[in-house]
Amino acid sequence: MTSYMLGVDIGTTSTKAVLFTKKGDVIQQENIGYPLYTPDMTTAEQDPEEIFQAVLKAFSNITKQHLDKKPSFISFSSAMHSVIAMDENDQPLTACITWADNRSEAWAHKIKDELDGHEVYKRTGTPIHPMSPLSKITWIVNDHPEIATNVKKYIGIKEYIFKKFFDQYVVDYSLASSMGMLNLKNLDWDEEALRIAGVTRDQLSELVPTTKTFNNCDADLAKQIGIDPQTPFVIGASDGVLSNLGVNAIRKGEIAVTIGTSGAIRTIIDEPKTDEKGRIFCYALTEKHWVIGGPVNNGGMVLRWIRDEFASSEVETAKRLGIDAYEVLTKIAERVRPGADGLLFHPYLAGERAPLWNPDVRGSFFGLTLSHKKEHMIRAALEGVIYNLYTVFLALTECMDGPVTRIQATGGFARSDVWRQMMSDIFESEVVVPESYESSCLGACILGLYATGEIDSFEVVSEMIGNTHKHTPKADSVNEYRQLLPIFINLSRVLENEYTQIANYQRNLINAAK
Ligand SMILES: Nc1ncnc2c1ncn2[C@@H]1O[C@H](COP(=O)(O)OP(=O)(O)OP(=O)(O)O)[C@@H](O)[C@H]1O
Ligand SMILES: O=C(O)[C@H](O)[C@@H](O)[C@H](O)[C@H](O)CO
Repeated sequence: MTSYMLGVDIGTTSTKAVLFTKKGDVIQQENIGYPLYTPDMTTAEQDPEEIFQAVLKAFSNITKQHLDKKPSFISFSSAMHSVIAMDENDQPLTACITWADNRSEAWAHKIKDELDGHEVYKRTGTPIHPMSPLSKITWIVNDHPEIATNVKKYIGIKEYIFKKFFDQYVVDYSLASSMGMLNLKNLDWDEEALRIAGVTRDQLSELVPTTKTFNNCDADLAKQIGIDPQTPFVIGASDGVLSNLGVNAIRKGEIAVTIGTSGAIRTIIDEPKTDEKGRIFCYALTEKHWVIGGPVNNGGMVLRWIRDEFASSEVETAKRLGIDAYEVLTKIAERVRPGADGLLFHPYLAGERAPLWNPDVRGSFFGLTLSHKKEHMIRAALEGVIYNLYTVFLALTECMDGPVTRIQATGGFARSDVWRQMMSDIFESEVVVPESYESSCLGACILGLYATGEIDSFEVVSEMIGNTHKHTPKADSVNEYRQLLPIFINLSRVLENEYTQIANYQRNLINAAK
């Protein structure tokens, strides 16, 4: 048996692959990006073929450099909630409709208000929202019969990749549990949810445990990516739940906060659980491990937006210095005191899931004066992302049985010292961040070790995550944030009607342009 393992995470902006030793040391990592197509405010799609090619490239970039380090298994993580409609000839009829796509909003409302959506949520664990495949499939079936009548299967992006490698449509319990149609108690499709969506069970993939292993992959693909076709592929789970595993937030009371493009706060429990107020998701990691939490749309994408729309001179500076533009931007933010001298930013550039669950909320600066400069705006934006996550944290703790014992953070934001410190100051808690950012790939590999019988509990993760950064709250900053947070929270309550009005105005503009 070899002592290497390969973890793959099919993310929203890129596919990451990491070759690890069985002790968790990173041998090589690859990151292959692809576009997210957002032609208008409500559409967010990807080309499944572009993603498939990125997966192949990530594999082969690693294998060709490490011919002597054959992985003993490959294990998969992937973004949740994607939908691709496939035809009789197994060709896509739609793009890959991602979690960020809001076109099924009207159907999500209808399911919630008229079709007993809250009961469906309580059985399936996925909040009723346009992100959910339940809403998306309902929308396709009802509003796009020209597509729906030709659909053989509705699948997600990991199912698309597995179909290529193994010529089977299979979905793991974890990704299935984020589709809004899986009954969490019996791990089978929920008949009522299928009825609402207007699909039959044979239009969905075969359900399998997250530990299910496949051998004998397509020989041509194996050759192309430089692996033995007998290499076991562990189907794995979703990016969110694996991130908790990979960041070592696996025990009662331990919370993982992820800020990548989007963000989430989650904790692992041992039985499915939902929330009377419908704010918290519950997804499967294995049949014995469940993850509850809240997802936010507006994570690192806020800083990316600042970089792309307002920071051309900083981008130039970064190029000259040979560093990442995000580093320049976060350094600039450090020139300003915590609290950005009273400037607040509502980060709702992409509507919001938790805590507001309202696709109509919009971003804004509040408190602007002539004395505020660009650096204040950058700092306020970074703080706004964390304030928002903190409010989700408050909702999650209400649903937990005991106290929070530890906060582990992960995702691209964790590259920034100042952003990590903000989290500790706003959450008023110690925040621990592993040096390795690809926690979903590590999580996939740990699940792979469990699936192949090499370990019988997840505890090994604590020895694998390597060095960590620790941040403790600074009293001065805490004092500022305590004063500003209530204003941040109240603002979104006060603006509720105006959010709807401005969103309607924007929608009318799009409709008029069609
Ligand atoms: N050096 C840095 N300093 C601060 N923030 C950074 C830095 N590098 C990246 N980021 C932030 O991390 C984000 C990307 O994070 P990550 O690579 O985890 O996203 P992702 O994996 O593509 O997201 P998803 O899992 O949702 O697909 C960027 O949008 C940016 O906001
Ligand atoms: O736990 C999580 O991370 C969230 O629930 C997900 O909705 C992600 O935001 C989405 O999968 C994008 O990767």
